[in-house]
Amino acid sequence: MNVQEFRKAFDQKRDGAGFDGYKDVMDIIERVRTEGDAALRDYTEKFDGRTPESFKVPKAALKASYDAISDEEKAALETIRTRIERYQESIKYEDRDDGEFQYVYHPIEKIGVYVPGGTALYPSSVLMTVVPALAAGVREIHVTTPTFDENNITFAALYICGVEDVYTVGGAQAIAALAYGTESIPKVDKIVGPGNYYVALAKRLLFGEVGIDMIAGPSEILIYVDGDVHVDAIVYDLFAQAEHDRNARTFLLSEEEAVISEIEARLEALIDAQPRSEIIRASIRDNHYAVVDSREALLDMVNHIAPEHVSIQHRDADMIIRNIRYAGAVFNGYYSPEAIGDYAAGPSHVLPTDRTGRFSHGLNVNDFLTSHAVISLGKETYTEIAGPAKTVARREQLDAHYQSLRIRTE
Ligand SMILES: NC(=O)c1ccc[n+]([C@@H]2O[C@H](COP(=O)([O-])OP(=O)(O)OC[C@H]3O[C@@H](n4cnc5c(N)ncnc54)[C@H](O)[C@@H]3O)[C@@H](O)[C@H]2O)c1
Ligand SMILES: N[C@H](CO)Cc1c[nH]c[nH+]1
Ligand SMILES: [Zn+2]
Repeated sequence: MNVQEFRKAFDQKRDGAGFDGYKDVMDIIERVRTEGDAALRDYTEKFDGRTPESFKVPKAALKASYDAISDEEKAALETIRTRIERYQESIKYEDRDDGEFQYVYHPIEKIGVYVPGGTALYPSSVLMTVVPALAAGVREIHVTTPTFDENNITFAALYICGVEDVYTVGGAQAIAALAYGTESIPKVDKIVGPGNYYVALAKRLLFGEVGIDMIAGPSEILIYVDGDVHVDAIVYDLFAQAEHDRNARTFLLSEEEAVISEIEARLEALIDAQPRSEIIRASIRDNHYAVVDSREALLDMVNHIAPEHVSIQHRDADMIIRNIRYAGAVFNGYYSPEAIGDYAAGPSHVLPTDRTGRFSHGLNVNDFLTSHAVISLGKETYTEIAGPAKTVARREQLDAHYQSLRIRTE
């Protein structure tokens, strides 16, 4: 298809599906708000097939999970943690003070982190959320994650990060629990972290009741290729997103028809051999778009979708990247596949999806800080700017404002 055909198909499908599931998720939120742990118990039984005695994971279980992973796994988690930490420290905002204006930052007091775990384990999401929170100086971190195994590498990653408040609840009910508080789970100030369609919907609905980082999930990738790419590498880059979720979206773009046909044929040839082929096939069937058009049209398309990940594997990568305005993260070239960003590059893999990259950005240390200005003007500056302020106050017909300004100029 070309970009025009894509826009018709994609926009219609996406806009039409906007409210699917809202009613179910609103019911979940309302029951958790009014019934607390009892509702969590029901939903955990219904959606995760577990009947937990208690939601809180004992500290000893976190340690046991850590003890159970191999030395190689321990070293991998530690190395990645250090790399993420360095990156986040390097972009952290700092207090500023020029006498008249101070800008001060404080870590948010209570953070709730959602770590996905419905169909796969995500220790990487622990590192990509908790490490930036720690870099910001957050002291109270509460993590919820659905789990199918009491002994797992997600718990090990939490142990490495020193998180002690972990609850085995998933989905919309976990987000509602963190937003309102239940007998087992405390109410937090802000919730961060990725998740599936239900998690994303709950975050949309609860924004304002609680701080929300962004809509992060289901996953997406847009890959822009030229005719010289390594075809199998591109196929695996597409599968790597599709295997997350049947609702994951993949976009394959080129100015050259032949390479798209070649990649699509290889994709068909390899798909059934994938361990998660059922999820991949559903995702490719319903949410995969292969588009051939001019560069100008393709660049418009990238900025229209503002995809979670954009991977440029093209001889003119620099020019293309200069023209990308909206994306969760951009991956440049063969040795920067999206999967390296999932685990080890440094920036968080928690990124905006579903076109929200038009107005939000990838999770980072600054999302765990609040800031405020302190205004300390002296007579000289005050006198200089009070005139225009009085003029506008008068025009707004807010007389007390005007008088408050006037009295200090006499
Ligand atoms: N954008 C990002 O930054 C990012 C990063 C990592 C993962 N992800 C996404 O996270 C998601 C992980 O998904 P997952 O499903 O494996 O785990 P998950 O933890 O996000 O969701 C599992 C929960 O979904 C709920 N659920 C399942 N079916 C339901 C139904 N019919 N009605 C109501 N609730 C239901 C259950 O409560 C279950 O606990 C994927 O979509 C993946 O793409 C996104
Ligand atoms: N690609 C996911 C974000 O869309 C992040 C992830 C974690 N583990 C593997 N992948
Ligand atoms: Zn991934």
